[in-house]
Amino acid sequence: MIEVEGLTKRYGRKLAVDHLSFQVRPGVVTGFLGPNGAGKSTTMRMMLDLDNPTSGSVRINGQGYHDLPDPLKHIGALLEAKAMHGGRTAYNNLLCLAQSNRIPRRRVDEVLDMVGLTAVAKKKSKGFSLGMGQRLGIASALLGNPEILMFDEPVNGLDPEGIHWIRNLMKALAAEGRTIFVSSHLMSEMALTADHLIVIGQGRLLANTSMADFIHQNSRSYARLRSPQPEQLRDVLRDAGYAVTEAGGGALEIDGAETERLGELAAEHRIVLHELSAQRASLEEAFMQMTAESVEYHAHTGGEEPGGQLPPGGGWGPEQAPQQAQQPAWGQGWNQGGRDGRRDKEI
Ligand SMILES: Nc1ncnc2c1ncn2[C@@H]1O[C@H](COP(=O)(O)OP(=O)(O)OP(=O)(O)O)[C@@H](O)[C@H]1O
Repeated sequence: MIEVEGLTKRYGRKLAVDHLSFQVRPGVVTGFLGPNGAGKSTTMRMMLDLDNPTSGSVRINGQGYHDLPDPLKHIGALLEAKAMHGGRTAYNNLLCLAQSNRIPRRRVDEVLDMVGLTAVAKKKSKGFSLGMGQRLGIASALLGNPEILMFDEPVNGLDPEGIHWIRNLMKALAAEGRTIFVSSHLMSEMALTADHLIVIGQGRLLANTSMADFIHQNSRSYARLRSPQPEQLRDVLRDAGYAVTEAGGGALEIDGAETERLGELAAEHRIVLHELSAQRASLEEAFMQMTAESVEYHAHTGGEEPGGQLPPGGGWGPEQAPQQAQQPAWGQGWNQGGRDGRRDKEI
C-alpha cells in the first residue's frame, strides 16, 4: 500500500503538485493519469524519495522510503528507460543493484529471463533499443521481488508483443496481491490494464475512482440506431418523446435511452433496424472530458480541440479561448457531459 498525504511540491513559482492525498491499494492495477505537466512524474519521484516534498508525506507499507531496509525489496520502480550505466552489460547493471540491496545473484538470471533479455545479458546496455532498455528497467524494478511496483510510461518504445507482455505482467503481479501503480498516456492501453484510476490535473486530484465509474461519470451513454427507413424511424421516435440526433452515415442517436424500448417501438411500427446498440464513450473520451479545463499545453496547429470542436483560427491556448467564459470553472462540471462535438445536429 502507498499512502500519499497532503503531498505538495513547489519549483520556484510553479506549484507542480498541490496537496495530493490518495492511497494505492494492493491487489489491483491503479492507473495514474493526467495531461502533460500535471505532476505525475514529480509525484512518483517523491514517492521514491528522489525529490523532497515541499510539504506532505508518502508512506510505503507504513514507512517513509528512507526508513525502508533494502528498499528494492519493498518497492520497485521503472521511472526512466535507460537510467542504467550504459558501459555495463545488462547482467552487470542488475548485479550491482542486487549486491547493493542484498539480493541473491540468482535473482538476476531470473528477472532477465522474465523480461526476455537472457540472450543479450552480456551485451552493454548502451547498445540497447528503447524497448530493450525498457525491459531492462522493468527487470531492475522486479529484482527485489517487491510488494509494490511503480511504472512510469512502461509501454514506451515497446512493440505490440512487448505491450501485451507488460499488460499481462502487471495484471499477474496485481493478482498476486501486489500494489501496482502505473502512469501512461496511452488511454486504450490503460483501459485494458487498470482497475482503478487516480487522475490529476495541474497538480491537483481530479478523481480517485474505479475505471468503470470514471468512464460512467465522465461520458455520455446513448443508443445508436440505423434503419433503411430513417425518416419513418425518426418520426416514430420523436412522437414517442425522444430527442433524436442525426449522426454520420445515416445513424440516429438518442441520449440515455434504453435499447429494449427503442427496439419494441421499431417493431410496433414494423420498421426494419440494421443496428440498435448501446454506446458508451471510451476512457480516452472520458479523460479528455474531465481534464479539458486543466490541459496546460495546447497544440496550435489547427487540429480539433479536446471537445471535438474546431475553433475558428485553428486552435488556441486556454487563455485565449472565447468559449472559456461559458465553460465551468477548472475541475468543475466534468461529469455533466455536453462538450461533445461528435454529433452533427439535433433534429
Ligand atoms: N526540476 C524541475 N524544475 C522546475 N520545474 C519542474 C521540474 N520538474 C517538473 N517541473 C514542472 O512541474 C510540472 C509537473 O511536471 P511533471 O514532469 O511532474 O508532469 P507530468 O505529469 O509527469 O508530465 P508528462 O506527462 O508530460 O510527463 C511541470 O510544469 C514541469 O515543468
